[in-house]
Amino acid sequence: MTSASVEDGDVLADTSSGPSRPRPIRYISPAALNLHRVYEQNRQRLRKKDGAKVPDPTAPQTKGKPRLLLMGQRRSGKSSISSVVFHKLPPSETLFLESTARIQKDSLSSFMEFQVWDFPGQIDIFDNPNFTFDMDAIFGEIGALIWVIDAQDDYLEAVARLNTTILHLHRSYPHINIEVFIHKVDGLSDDYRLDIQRDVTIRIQDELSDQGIENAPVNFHLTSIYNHSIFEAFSKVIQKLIPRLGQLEAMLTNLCRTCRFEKAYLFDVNTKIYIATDNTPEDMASYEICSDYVDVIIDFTEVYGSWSRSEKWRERLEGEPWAQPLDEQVACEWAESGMVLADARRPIMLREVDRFLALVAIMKEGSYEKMPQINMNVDVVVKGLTDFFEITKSKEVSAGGPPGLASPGLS
Ligand SMILES: Nc1nc2c(ncn2[C@@H]2O[C@H](COP(=O)(O)OP(=O)(O)OP(=O)(O)O)[C@@H](O)[C@H]2O)c(=O)[nH]1
Repeated sequence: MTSASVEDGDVLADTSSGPSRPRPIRYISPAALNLHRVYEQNRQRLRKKDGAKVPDPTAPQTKGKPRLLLMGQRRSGKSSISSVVFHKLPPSETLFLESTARIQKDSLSSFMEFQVWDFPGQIDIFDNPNFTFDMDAIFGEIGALIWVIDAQDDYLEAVARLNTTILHLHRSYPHINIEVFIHKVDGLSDDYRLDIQRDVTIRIQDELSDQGIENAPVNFHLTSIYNHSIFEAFSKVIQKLIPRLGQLEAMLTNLCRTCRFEKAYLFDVNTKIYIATDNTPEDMASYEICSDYVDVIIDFTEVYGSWSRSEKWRERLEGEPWAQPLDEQVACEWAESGMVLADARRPIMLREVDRFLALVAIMKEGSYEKMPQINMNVDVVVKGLTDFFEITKSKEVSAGGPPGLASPGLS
């Protein structure tokens, strides 16, 4: 490439001889260049360390998108989870869902593209005399296996089936993350929930260590569709699919430090899953309030954001100082909102990053006076987040091909 980079205000200029033709000028900030370098170094290091065993997170997955499998006993709540999280079905309406008869495949297009496969509870794919399943087609490109256990029912059979599944998978697909949702914990006391979690964990770990398997990648979550716990659990599952999550977290941690935020989340606005947060301890109450705030903004947008405007009105909105078509302004960097929590006087701010992602933060008391500085810092982080996703996007995505595993490309 015949180009050179220059410090700040840096331009990649054409230095070749010959008749000068106008060429597009690309501005690359030192921070973006640095991020690019770190990203490449990490990738090379991983490749050297684990050879062919570790999938290259940027490698295009030619066959499809990362997949979340929902498995478990009949009526354990798999379809309800998928409908509430990904289709915004009100939890009370899941009472009317019919039993799933065949594998339900859902393709979801969000900040990253992935699939959710809902398996019928009555089918045991490892012990089914009527069918033989193509295991590679099911588990080959899997992002995570989510095993749902009904905590309000007798769970011994569910745990036994889960053990058999882990043992089968461990042989051929040892890297699969197994996420156990101990589900329907609403209505159970806190102590009883923890007792169940302890009991299930011990039963699984004992069985696995009897079979000589130590440190299998199995994680446990207490969930219910009637509160935020199901979104919190899905957030943890999805975060494992994001390459260089640590860098996203570091950006949010720095933002919290410089702006004195209490907590910051990067939300996928459609699902209310948070894909990253800063490194302060987890706090369910903060997540709930930020997630409700995202809901309010979406409701507002649905009510006020889509009315038809007269030509004159549209021209005014598209004119100076924005000078942009209205459609492109929806996720523009000036779109922001703020709200003050009446009880603690702590403002919440929301800033759109792109049409799928929003940065939501809870500020400290008295932060309103410092809004100009805070806005400047937020601008920089939003720019950094946009660069992050642009750089970690797989080459195929940029070329219009299918996105690879853990390649959260934005469109
Ligand atoms: N109390 C409570 N009930 C739930 C919860 N999640 C799901 N349910 C109920 O559990 C019942 C079964 O839910 P489904 O989603 O149909 O279960 P499934 O696992 O898809 O069942 P199959 O399709 O037969 O495999 C429904 O009546 C839901 O309302 C929850 O978190 N708490």
